[in-house]
Amino acid sequence: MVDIREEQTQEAVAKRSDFIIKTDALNLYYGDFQALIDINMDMKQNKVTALIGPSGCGKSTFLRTINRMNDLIEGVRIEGSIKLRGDSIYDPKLDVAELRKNVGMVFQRPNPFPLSIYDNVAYGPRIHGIKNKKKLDEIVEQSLRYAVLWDEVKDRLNTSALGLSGGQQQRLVIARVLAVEPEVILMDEPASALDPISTSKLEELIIELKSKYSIVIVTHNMQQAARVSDDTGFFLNGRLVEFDQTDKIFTNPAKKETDDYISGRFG
Ligand SMILES: Nc1ncnc2c1ncn2[C@@H]1O[C@H](COP(=O)(O)OP(=O)(O)OP(=O)(O)O)[C@@H](O)[C@H]1O
Repeated sequence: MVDIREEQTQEAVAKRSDFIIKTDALNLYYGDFQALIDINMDMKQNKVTALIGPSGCGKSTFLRTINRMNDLIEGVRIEGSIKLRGDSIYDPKLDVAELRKNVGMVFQRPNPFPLSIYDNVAYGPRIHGIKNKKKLDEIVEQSLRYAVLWDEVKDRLNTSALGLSGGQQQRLVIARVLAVEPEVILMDEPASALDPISTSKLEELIIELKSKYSIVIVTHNMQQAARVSDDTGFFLNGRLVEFDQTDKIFTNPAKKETDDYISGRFG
C-alpha cells in the first residue's frame, strides 16, 4: 500500500527545493519603528525576483535581511523566519561571513577597491585561502568572463579598477561577487548610477546570470523590473502588497495599490 504521508513528504520536498529563499511572517524594527510587516515571500531558484515600490517602503531593508547586512545597524530587531535552502539565516550558530560569501551583494554605486582589476576579483578567493597563482588566474578570468567584462579588460588586468567607466566598475563588482561562487546575488538599484548603454549591458548580464545564480534586485525602474525579472514583489509602507509573476504584476495586478503604482498614479 502506498504511504500517502510519504508521497506528500516527497512532493513537499520537491516543491520546497524550487525555492531558494523563504520568509515567513518576517517583521523588522529600527528601534520603535517597524519597517517590515509580516513579509511572506518565497523566491525561486535560478530566477530573477524584482522588488519594487515607492521610496521608503522597505525594499532595501528587506534585501539586507537576506545576507544579514542589517546586523550592522544598531537597534535593529527581527522577528519571524527567513531561510536559505531551508536553513535559518538568523540561526545564532550560522557563520555570517560564510552567509555573505554565499549571498553576494551589489550596491547602487559601483564600489571597486582601490586595487588593480585583477586584485579586485582575486580578493575574495584569497581571503578564502586560495593562494595558487594559476588557480587565481583561472578564477579571475572566469569571473570576468561571466560578468561580460573580460574582453574589455584582459589587456589591462594590472591597472587600477578606478580607471574603469561606471558601467565597467559595476560589472567588475559583479565579477568580484561571482569569484567566491555565491548561490544568490542581491542587487540594490545596481543601474541607478549608470548611463543607458551600461544599463542595458547590465540588464543583459542579469538575465544571463540566472542560469547559474538566483538574483534579487531592487529597482525604481519599472521597465527594468519588467525586462529582467521573472517574479515581482510590490512593497508599500513596509508590507508586501502583492507578489506574483512579473507579467501578471505588470499586466493584470490583483491589488488596486499595485495597479496605481505601476500606472504612475502614485510613488
Ligand atoms: N538605519 C535606519 N534607521 C532607522 N530607520 C531606517 C534605517 N534605514 C531605513 N530606515 C527606514 O525604514 C524605512 C524603509 O527604508 P528602506 O531604505 O528599506 O526603503 P526603500 O524602499 O529601500 O527606499 P528607497 O527606494 O528610497 O531606497 C524608511 O522609513 C526608512 O526611513
